[in-house]
Amino acid sequence: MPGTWADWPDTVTGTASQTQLHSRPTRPSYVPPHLRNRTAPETENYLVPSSNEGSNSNSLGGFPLKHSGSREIGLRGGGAGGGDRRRAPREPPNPFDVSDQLSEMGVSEENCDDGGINFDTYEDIPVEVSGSDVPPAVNSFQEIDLGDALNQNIRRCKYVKPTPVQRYAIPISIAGRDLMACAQTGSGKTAAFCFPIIAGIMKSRLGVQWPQRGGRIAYPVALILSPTRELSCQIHEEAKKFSYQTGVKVAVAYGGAPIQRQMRDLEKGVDILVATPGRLVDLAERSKVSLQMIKYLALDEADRMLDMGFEPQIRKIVEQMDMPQPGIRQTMLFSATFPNEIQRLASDFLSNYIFLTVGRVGSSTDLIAQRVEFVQEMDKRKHLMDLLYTERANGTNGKQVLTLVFVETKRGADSLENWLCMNGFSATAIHGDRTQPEREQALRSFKNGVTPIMVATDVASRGLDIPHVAHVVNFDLPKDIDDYVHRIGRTGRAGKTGLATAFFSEGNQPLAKALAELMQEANQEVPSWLSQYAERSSYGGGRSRRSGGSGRFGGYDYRRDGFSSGGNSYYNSDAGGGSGSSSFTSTPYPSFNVQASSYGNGLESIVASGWD
Ligand SMILES: Nc1ncnc2c1ncn2[C@@H]1O[C@H](COP(=O)(O)OP(=O)(O)OP(=O)(O)O)[C@@H](O)[C@H]1O
Repeated sequence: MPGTWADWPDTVTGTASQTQLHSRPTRPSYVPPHLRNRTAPETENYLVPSSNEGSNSNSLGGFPLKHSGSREIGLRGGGAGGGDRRRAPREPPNPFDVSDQLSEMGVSEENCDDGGINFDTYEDIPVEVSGSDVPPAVNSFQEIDLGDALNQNIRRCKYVKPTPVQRYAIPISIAGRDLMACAQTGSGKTAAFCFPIIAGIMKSRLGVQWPQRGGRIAYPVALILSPTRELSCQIHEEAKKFSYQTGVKVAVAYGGAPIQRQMRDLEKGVDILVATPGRLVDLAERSKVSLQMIKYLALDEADRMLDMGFEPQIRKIVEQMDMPQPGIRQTMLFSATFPNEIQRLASDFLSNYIFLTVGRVGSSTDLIAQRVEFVQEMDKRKHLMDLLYTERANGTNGKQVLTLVFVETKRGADSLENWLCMNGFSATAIHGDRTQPEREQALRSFKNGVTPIMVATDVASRGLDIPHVAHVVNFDLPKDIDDYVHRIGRTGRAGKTGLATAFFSEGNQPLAKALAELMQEANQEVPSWLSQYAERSSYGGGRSRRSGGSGRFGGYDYRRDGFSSGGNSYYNSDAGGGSGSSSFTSTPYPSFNVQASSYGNGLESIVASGWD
């Protein structure tokens, strides 16, 4: 794989850059549009509170912060939590306890505040649901029977109303249906799969049955798989918050961290296991975990999980271990992107599923302003520096806004981080060659603003919910347009605005068409030079991957293309999906374009991609 200019040794450009440090660039500095004419209060929205801000606060939105001392409702026999028989079970820490804990979890008053999510941006969101007997959507959490304890936690999180994906996905999942859900980045998919799982466990009182046959084996009833360690940790923290005082126990297992500790956690009993695939296989092979009680399976970033890299492991976990079959367990797949061939693969794991697309189109929301600039490889560092200087100059008190810089290679990430630091910028880096403690430290210092610039490979492109990321820079563009979607989705989350800047160079020609189309669909200004590249580009750079070459974008139920025959017995039968319907034949697929009337474009208009 050819290196990029992120890979260049620091010394190559070091001299020039150090000069720049003292004499500012002579050409007019680029001012990102979202920073132009900003007033101070608006700019502040992009700044991270200083690390100790809020740490003295002793309440969160009126909720008592000290642990109430109330006992957890045990799901299993043998006392609260049903855990370790050797010692009295300890109360789980209150995840709503102290502010620094909250900030560790990426929860701040701001992002818990209903003011933190602008529901107006969701008003005209187009929604499409296909499948048989689709349960109706809800408008409020109160309309769904989620149980008192979970409702209380939802209130503690200050989720006043469900996001669009939650409005549709939660009733579908509560009804026991399998689901493939495609919704834009930062739109609340985590809660959309966590709430039904927690509510379902609470209702059925399906607890861990351990130890069995003399072994200390954990028998989770729900398994949530995600592609990266950091994302698994994040989902674990979210799930813990949501299940506080519900009696539902959540554990996490991921690589790079001591396995012994994770095994001890599992031995204490677990209802919901959040895991990365590799570590889960390891634990299962050590007979520390059995999947035979799994009732709920959720794949977050499902298209990534079924992509070439992960598919064998996922098949092993889902098909070759002791997990119940589709139709017996309930399976939920979530992502912002679902290419057709991945949908085909995914349908192996599903039974009588509903396909849901929640996306925004047109000019109703421009949460992420996308900019593409033509930058020669050799000029990228200088260009980045110009952007960063400008941000700093425009930030309140000269503060740097949180900026996430994506590069192609791990070496490139290290090299660019060093170069930035040498040039006076507080930067850190995260990539797969760093140790887990290093990765966690990088993420922490980025989140709390100590190093407001983080250079990252795609390890940080999916799922991470880092409040206040104002700017995503694609220093190196990815090869696949879906990766671009996820990367820029690290900003502009939960109704907030953000900026994404891409450095396009000659080598990115194959991506030009997909990028131009995507920007156009999102009502972004497409530079004329990019349109020209796009015209010349014969390969769609991922667009064809998404759409089967038909020009459709984003979430589209591939079953309507008649792919349902052959190789997938599910489509010829009801496969025990529980609804009694046998609608999955070669007949046109039932579909409900629920809310897209204002767009009038039907399928062509559906965007579920994190910006518009
Ligand atoms: N109903 C709600 N009200 C207010 N905030 C919400 C609600 N649901 C989720 N959020 C917040 O929105 C943010 C984004 O949610 P989440 O991380 O689940 O997005 P996502 O759709 O999974 O994104 P990605 O595609 O990047 O993984 C989180 O900070 C979460 O706390």
